[in-house]
Order: sequence, then C-alpha cells, then structure tokens
Amino acid sequence: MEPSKSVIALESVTKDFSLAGKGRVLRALDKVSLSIPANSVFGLLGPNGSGKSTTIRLILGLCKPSSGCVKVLGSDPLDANARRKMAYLPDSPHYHRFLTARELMRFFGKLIGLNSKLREISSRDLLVRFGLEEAMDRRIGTFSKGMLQRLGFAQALLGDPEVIVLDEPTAGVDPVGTSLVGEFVGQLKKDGKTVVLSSHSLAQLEGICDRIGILNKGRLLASGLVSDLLKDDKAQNLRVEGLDTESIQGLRDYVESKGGNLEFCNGSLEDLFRNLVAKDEKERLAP
Ligand SMILES: Nc1ncnc2c1ncn2[C@@H]1O[C@H](COP(=O)(O)OP(=O)(O)OP(=O)(O)O)[C@@H](O)[C@H]1O
Repeated sequence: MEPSKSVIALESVTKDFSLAGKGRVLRALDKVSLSIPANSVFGLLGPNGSGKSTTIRLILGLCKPSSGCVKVLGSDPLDANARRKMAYLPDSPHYHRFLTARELMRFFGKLIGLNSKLREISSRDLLVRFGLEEAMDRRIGTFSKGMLQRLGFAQALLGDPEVIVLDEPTAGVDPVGTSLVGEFVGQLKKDGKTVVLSSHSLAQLEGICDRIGILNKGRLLASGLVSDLLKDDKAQNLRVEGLDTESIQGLRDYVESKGGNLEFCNGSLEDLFRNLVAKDEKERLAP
C-alpha cells in the first residue's frame, strides 16, 4: 500500500541516540519503512532492545526521527488533529489509587477536551462495556489486575480514537487477561479502528494481529500480512504423529512414488520470527 493511503507510515526512519559521555551514537532504528493500513491490527515483534518502543514513541510523536519521516493519518504525529484521533495505553498504566474509576474517566475526558455531558455519558458507557458497572464508584486502589486492565481499555477509548497504540498489552497478564486483550482488539477491528501493539509474545500475537513487523537490532526484517509472511516462510511443518524422522522420510518417498502429495501446513509465527532473527544475526557476523 502506498504510504499516502496508510494510517501510519514510516519512510526510511533512522533513530540515533547519543550515548552521554561516550561520544558515540546508538542506532535504535535503521532505515525502517513500514505502512499500516486503516482497520488493521499491526503487531510489532522483536527481541529486547530491537526498537519496538522507539517505533511506538515515534508514532506517538514522543520523539523525532534522526532522518526519514513519520506520518499518522497523513500528518506529522505532533499535529493536533492527528493526536486527537490517537490513543495510547502503556503496558502498566499508573492511575491514582484514591480516584474512583468514574473520577478517573472524567479526569481523562477533561484532558482530551470532552464537554461535561459527553464526558459523563462516554465514561459510564465505557465502564459498563468493560464490565466495571458495579465498580465505577470504587477506588482504583482496590481493583484487581484484571479490573485495572479493563479500566485501561475503557480509558483508552475515551474520545473515540481512530488509532489505538497498545504497548505490550499481554506482558505479565494471565491467560484470561490475554484473551481479554484478544477480544478487545478484535472488537476494535470490528469497529473499524486501527490498532498497533507491541509484544514479545509471538504465540499470542498470532491470534490477534492480521499484520506484523519483525524488528531486530533496529532493522525491520519483515512486515506484512501474517498469512502472507507465513506462506512465504520456508520453514513448514509436516503434521504427523508418532513417527520418527526415518519413517517420515519413508512416508514421503512412498507417497511421492505413488504420485501423491503430503499435506504441509504453515509454520508458526514463532518459527518465522526465529528464522528471520537467526538469519539476520548470521548476516551481521559474516565478514
Ligand atoms: N533514550 C534513549 N537513550 C539511549 N538509548 C536508548 C534510548 N531509548 C532506547 N535506547 C536504545 O535503543 C535500542 C532500542 O530500544 P527500544 O526500547 O526501542 O527497544 P525494545 O524493542 O522496545 O526493547 P524492550 O523489548 O526491551 O522494551 C536499545 O538498545 C536501547 O538501549
């Protein structure tokens, strides 16, 4: 997709950080280009230090590229109009313990400029939607982790944003919380939103994202539709049970000698990720 049609576009973005006192720079992102179309769920994957948070910060306008260009909804991420349509949920938001859920929603509603009527209606609707109806007048300090997670989702949706950025939404979350993230993101997609999320949890992202970008040491190794990337990946699995390698080979020879085909299925996102990172590491070591 052309960058102009993207909701989020990075064009050859490099981000260098100067290392204080060392007179050197650290290249956190190296000529990264990616394009995220409207109504997609884009997962940023990568090992520690690969540049996921830096990419998110650039998209949110919290830092500027050293070179290259970032556009959100066709504008600079610092453009007030673009910012109004963006929401961000950090991995572990810190809310004031003494506020009630409703007060917190009012507070954020005020911050984003909702008038008092809309603030009240949206706060209530969102708290109800995320199962916090009974708890909306309780202090946040008494909330369980799951309730805090749901409150975070409700807060992120105040102002009806078009683009929602979730930083590591599945980090440190149990399987119930993880499936809630899946449901939440699935609903956002149905509502026509564009979602960007980062994670180390490959298996979880596979069910949630329709597009991914894989980063390693600041380089974007692959990006696109999960289905296309997995189709292209050379690592495929043969799904058979109870056979050793020799028998599988025998089975393959036999089937092929009869003019038949063995059924292959796509590898997992985990395989794709591991293969790409291993290949990149090998290339970096090559003289
Ligand atoms: N403000 C900064 N000053 C100096 N170096 C930085 C700064 N922010 C990030 N870096 C470096 O840039 C690289 C990419 O960091 P980034 O936080 O984007 O990676 P990440 O993929 O989000 O990592 P993690 O999964 O561990 O959170 C790392 O080497 C990091 O140390």
